[in-house]
Amino acid sequence: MPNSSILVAGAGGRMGKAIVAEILRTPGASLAGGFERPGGPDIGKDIGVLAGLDAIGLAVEDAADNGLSRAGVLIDFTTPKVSAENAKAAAAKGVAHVIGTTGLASDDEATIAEAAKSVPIVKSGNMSVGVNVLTALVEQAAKALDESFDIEIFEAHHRAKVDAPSGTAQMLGHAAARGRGVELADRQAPVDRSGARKTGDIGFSVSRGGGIVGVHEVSFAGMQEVITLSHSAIDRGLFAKGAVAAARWAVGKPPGLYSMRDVLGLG
Ligand SMILES: NC(=O)C1=CN([C@@H]2O[C@H](COP(=O)(O)OP(=O)(O)OC[C@H]3O[C@@H](n4cnc5c(N)ncnc54)[C@H](OP(=O)(O)O)[C@@H]3O)[C@@H](O)[C@H]2O)C=CC1
Ligand SMILES: O=C(O)C1=N[C@H](C(=O)O)C[C@H](O)C1
Repeated sequence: MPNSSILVAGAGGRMGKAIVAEILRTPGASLAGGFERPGGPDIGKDIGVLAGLDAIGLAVEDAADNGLSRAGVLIDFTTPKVSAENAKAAAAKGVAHVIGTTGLASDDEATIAEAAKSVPIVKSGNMSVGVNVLTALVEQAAKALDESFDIEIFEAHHRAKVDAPSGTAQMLGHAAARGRGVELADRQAPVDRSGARKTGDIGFSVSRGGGIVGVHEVSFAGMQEVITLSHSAIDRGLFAKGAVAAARWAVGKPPGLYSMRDVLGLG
């Protein structure tokens, strides 16, 4: 039987703590450990206590000594460069990888795609069931509505989020573009929105503030009616649940780059 024990990168981060808690409360899931940035303030702390639960006798390790040799799968919500490095390290050890990190540059994506030739990697800008269903609905709506409906994507997140537009907003933008049979890169409205709107552009707007977990809205604005599809995340435990489900799904799968739609069976 393949090793299904889960290692958590960035175990002291907002998502890392939620993922550890989700693993500890999921029957049948097993935690191999967690690691943090070299010299990070949480190294040596009990990983269960850090996640707000009881002590489990496992300390957060330094990324340099990351516990990959004990693990069957790595869950990684860190930073783009760290996730790309982790993809190489996990592939070298034959460890499956779940990547939730957003804001990946094209060289990070290429590194991850290369690693996915050796191990299964599940990568998604949003691990929730709701957003993955929303993505399919957006594609369907974009297919049904012609270019007289302007597509606008709005996202709001907490004050600490560093990347923009969010990974989810970009997933939704790609879904809308697919529905229209175009490439997002060719139709994304410029950041400077002055002047009249260009027909067929897909626009993005971003808000950051307080503790907002994640709000996404896609509007199809016509001259006589507006359709808005939206999703609000209430608790980041939602993403942790999806990440742990993806990790358990990935163990034993053939090498390849998978998405949450594969995990959720959404086709
Ligand atoms: N796909 C999805 O469903 C979701 C994706 N995300 C994405 O996940 C990522 C993380 O988000 P969030 O948890 O809020 O961010 P945090 O900054 O809270 O967490 C990231 C953690 O990674 C740590 N880290 C940095 N370098 C390393 C390293 N070399 N090895 C191990 N750990 C390291 C950071 O440590 P330090 O702070 O000390 O640098 C920090 O603890 C973001 O890209 C976010 O957009 C978030 C939610 C859902
Ligand atoms: O940074 C976050 O918090 C989130 N990031 C993801 C994104 O960029 O879309 C997913 C979620 O909305 C929360």
